[in-house]
Amino acid sequence: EEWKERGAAVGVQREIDANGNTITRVVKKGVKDFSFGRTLGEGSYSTVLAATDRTTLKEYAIKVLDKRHIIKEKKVKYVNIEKNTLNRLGEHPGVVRLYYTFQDERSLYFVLDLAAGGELLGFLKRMTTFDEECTRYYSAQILDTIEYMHSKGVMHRDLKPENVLLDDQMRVKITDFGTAKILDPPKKPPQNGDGPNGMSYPEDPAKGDDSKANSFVGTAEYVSPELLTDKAACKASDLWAFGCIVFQLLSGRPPFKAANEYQTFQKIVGLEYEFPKGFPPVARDLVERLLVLDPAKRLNIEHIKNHEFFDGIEWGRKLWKIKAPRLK
Ligand SMILES: Nc1ncnc2c1ncn2[C@@H]1O[C@H](COP(=O)(O)OP(=O)(O)OP(=O)(O)O)[C@@H](O)[C@H]1O
Ligand SMILES: O=C(O)[C@@H]1CCC(=O)N(CCc2ccc(Cl)cc2)[C@H]1c1ccccc1Cl
Repeated sequence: EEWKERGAAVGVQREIDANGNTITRVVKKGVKDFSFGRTLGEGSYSTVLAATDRTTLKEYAIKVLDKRHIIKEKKVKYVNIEKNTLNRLGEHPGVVRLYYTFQDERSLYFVLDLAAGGELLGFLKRMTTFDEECTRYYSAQILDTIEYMHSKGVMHRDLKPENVLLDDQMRVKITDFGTAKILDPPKKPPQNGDGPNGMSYPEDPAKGDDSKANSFVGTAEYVSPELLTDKAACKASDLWAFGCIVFQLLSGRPPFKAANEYQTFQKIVGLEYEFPKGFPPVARDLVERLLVLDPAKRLNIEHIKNHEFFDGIEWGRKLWKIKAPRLK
């Protein structure tokens, strides 16, 4: 009863402990536990507000989703995907962390890390282009985060500078997991035909890793050719998008951009893109090995980390301790 009168709602806090078990704590966080501040931004089905926990004074970003609008737009699935993906990803410095979820009659609430710096795209637009040092720093943190996501069986599927947020120390915080794909390799090697609704899993479980036919298509400029040709997104699709982002940070524009989506798709499947004059040769080599039509021939994460472009980068924890280079 107390919860009802406080207008609070049951919030669920999930932690992943040392041996990877999910501990679910029921906490009584609700709207009343926060004081809401400025609007950080608006999505198609959501408003994101800055908020402070009245007890701990910790600042958060709270994403508020209107239930009626979600139901009307048939987006309930995406809400669950975002919640499940964020819970699965738990804690990594490059992922916007989900602390609590709660609801009231009208809305759903996601209490998230506050990425006070806003979108990487905003900085890129103001700078026009990043120099190599800044590109190296931001793309290294993005790559480290992609590696973490993939290790947790998560494909982002819509990586782009708008979805790379920055915290108050200009460190990367990747967001927008509503369109991610959780790759659940089969638990036990099932016999053919005893998958859900009689589906049969691929023989080689490793193959089970890459989801087949998908309805979701990301943002035109960053969509991978395999998604366009045989509707199969795979982990390497995130690395295609990564290649597009590296190109865009250094040149100020995405490699594949045309007057409309259809023409953009044509350029992608035809690998029609050009480097601007003065594009740094080492970075060019990296991009050329990522923007490869055959996903199997694209550089994998280990090879990217060892590429000359990232000479000097110390991967792992240290990457998140270094000071962000001044944007120039
Ligand atoms: N954790 C956060 N910290 C700071 N700002 C955020 C955070 N999450 C989102 N924002 C900002 O709020 C805006 C809305 O984000 P939201 O994820 O709700 O919608 P969106 O994904 O941008 O839009 P759409 O739902 O149409 O894809 C974004 O422009 C983003 O810059
Ligand atoms: O999965 C959960 O954590 C709970 C389970 C109980 C519950 O009722 N919800 C809300 C389900 C829901 C999803 C979409 C709409 Cl439009 C309305 C209700 C879920 C929920 C609560 C708060 C925020 C998000 C979600 Cl999915």
